[in-house]
Amino acid sequence: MATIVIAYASMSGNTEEMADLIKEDLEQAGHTVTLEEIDVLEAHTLTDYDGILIGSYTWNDGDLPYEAEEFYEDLAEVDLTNKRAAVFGSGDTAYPLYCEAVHTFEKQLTQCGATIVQEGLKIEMAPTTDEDYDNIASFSKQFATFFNHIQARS
Ligand SMILES: Cc1cc2nc3c(=O)[nH]c(=O)nc-3n(C[C@H](O)[C@H](O)[C@H](O)COP(=O)(O)O)c2cc1C
Repeated sequence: MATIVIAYASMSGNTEEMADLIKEDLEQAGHTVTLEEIDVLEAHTLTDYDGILIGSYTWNDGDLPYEAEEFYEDLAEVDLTNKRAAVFGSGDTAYPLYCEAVHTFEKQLTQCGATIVQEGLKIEMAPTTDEDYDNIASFSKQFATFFNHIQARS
């Protein structure tokens, strides 16, 4: 069993809905999941977990949400070498920089030494279609399976 933290920013609830579904899937796969809003989580505590998931919507033409900025800046000082991570988020394809926060966090996590183990998950607004739910389930399953594999080898 791995310990996994999900830190998320969500103003109107779409990213939160993704985070809740991912948490449920990971728990069903046998992992222990801590779900926290990004503005209450201290960035340095990410080192306490085996796996790191960050969820964020995108704001203001490609920017991080205001409530994620302090966490993002503090993250620069955290050594996440040997940590596995992935990022998800909700956005709107009407904007040229669709779900840019996903890429912004992926770059920051990589600079901290973490390994991005899978492609970021982007959902248009709230998850509504079968495809959205399938994509969320696949994202969770891939992340969970990765940790099962590590445990099976150790
Ligand atoms: C002022 C404003 C700016 C936005 N800018 C972007 C953007 O640059 N890229 C994007 O993909 N979505 C953008 N969005 C859309 C939000 O990311 C989208 O509504 C998302 O579902 C909100 O997630 P939440 O419900 O978790 O807060 C913007 C929305 C607003 C209102």
